Amino acid sequence: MEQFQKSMYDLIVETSTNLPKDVRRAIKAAKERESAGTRSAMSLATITNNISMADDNVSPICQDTGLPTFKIKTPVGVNQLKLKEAIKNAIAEATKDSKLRPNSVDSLTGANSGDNLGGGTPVIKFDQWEEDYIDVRLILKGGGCENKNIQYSLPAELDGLGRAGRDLDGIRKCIMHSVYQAQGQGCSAGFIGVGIGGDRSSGYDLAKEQLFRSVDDVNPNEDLRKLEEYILENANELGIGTMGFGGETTLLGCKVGVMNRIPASFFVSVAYNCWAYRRLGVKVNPDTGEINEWHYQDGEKINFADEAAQETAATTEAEQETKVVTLQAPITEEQIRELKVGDVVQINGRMYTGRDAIHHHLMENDAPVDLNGQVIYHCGPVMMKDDQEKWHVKAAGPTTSIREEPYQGDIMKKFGIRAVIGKGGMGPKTLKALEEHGGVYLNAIGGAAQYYADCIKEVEGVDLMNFGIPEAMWHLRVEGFTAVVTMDSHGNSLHRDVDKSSLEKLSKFKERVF
Ligand SMILES: O=C(O)C[C@H](O)C(=O)O
Ligand code: SF4
Repeated sequence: MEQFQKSMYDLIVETSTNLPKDVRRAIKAAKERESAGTRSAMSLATITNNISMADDNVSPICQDTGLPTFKIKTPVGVNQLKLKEAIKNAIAEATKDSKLRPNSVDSLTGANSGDNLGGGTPVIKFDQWEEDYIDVRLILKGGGCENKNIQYSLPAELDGLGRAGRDLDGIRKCIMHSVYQAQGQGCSAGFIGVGIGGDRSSGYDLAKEQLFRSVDDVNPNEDLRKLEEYILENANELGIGTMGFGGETTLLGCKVGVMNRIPASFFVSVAYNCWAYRRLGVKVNPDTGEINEWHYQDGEKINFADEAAQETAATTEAEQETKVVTLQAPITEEQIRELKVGDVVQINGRMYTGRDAIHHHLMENDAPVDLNGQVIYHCGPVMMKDDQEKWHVKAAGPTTSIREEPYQGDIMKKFGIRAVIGKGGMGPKTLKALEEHGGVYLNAIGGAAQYYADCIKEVEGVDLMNFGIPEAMWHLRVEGFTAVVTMDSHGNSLHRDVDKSSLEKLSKFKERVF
């Protein structure tokens, strides 16, 4: 069991830090489709740079290392209880080594278990089979994309597409809609797994099962093959693009599975996965516990580091045309009102992290520090403490900001905060507050956790650690932290505009196809 535990540790570390070859190829293809110098192309360059930084640092590609989900097939006679124990030990060890963020939270008290173990976490599902080896597949699916999963019950009335009936064409409409409704919030460009049929839970299971298929496989069911191809081609016409910035590539993969249903129910379940599609698998020798073979690792491995130099030149050229503004807190209202959607901001100096627990807390309580003129970063980092008790950031990309929509505007006004950084944008309430108060929303590239960790030069303090590592208020000193203004103090929102234009484009897919 000792060797099996070590194999599981290796599988976890590889999955968290090293994107599989099939996913890399899909991202490279997307990059080739974007025209150089656009916001989407620049974001993709940050993403691929981040992928190669994660390779070099053997550190998490994204700070949200998700809900570890294992799917295991064992030959008859293998003790599954022992495998489960070994996996749990490997998870705790990988968390201690900062390869996973402590992500298991008590749903009632909010307490973080600290080691990724707890009721229902990790997810481990077993099956038996006639083969003579153990097959272990692992997916680390983060929260932002998980929140964009959607389940349709047919018939349904869909925005932009009208009636979706109980047939292949109704299914087509649901899938097109699922891509539209995710916008950039699940860190597009994404991959979707679709489950047709089943009940509410088995339908989602089937959808997630599709995410274990290889990106470049071909569906053996002719109807589903056509549907997958149709979706991949046409979803990219929606113009949502990388991170919802607009652009050519919104979807990188679509896999559809089908199962029977009962007469009254007709579910179409969609599991959305961000570009940071961390799933791997291994074949393990049941006698020795050693890894014999890795899945998803056929063919060429794209090493994005080789392309970085070329891109730097293109990016620099494009940046010369973009207004780049340097900010250092405390920021004045006047400075903020000068910023417009599309400007690029580089932040130096102090920023504070604050996400769900902090925003909830600040509604009723005083802030532990003076936030007047300050910058709040929606981020739950991966942290490591050294022997001298000093904290270091191991991964620190933005989290989905829309969850703070009920609080953000009030909190900015209450404490005098001038800028918030996150991803995916915010809604009308925040936009109104930015206008009234003089604030700005800055969009960072979701999942680029190594890239941003590199901009963080020091952890200068921490408050509210009782909320756990991802939810605490970290005081960070940054240099050259780059983000784009996507909502300004003049009532402009790139997110609102992309939502509107993509809905118009969605309605072009109203007519029957299948
Ligand atoms: O929890 C996080 O750090 C990010 C999350 O995966 C998100 O996409 O919002
Ligand atoms: S931040 Fe983005 S890339 Fe990371 S897990 Fe969430 S959705 Fe995925």
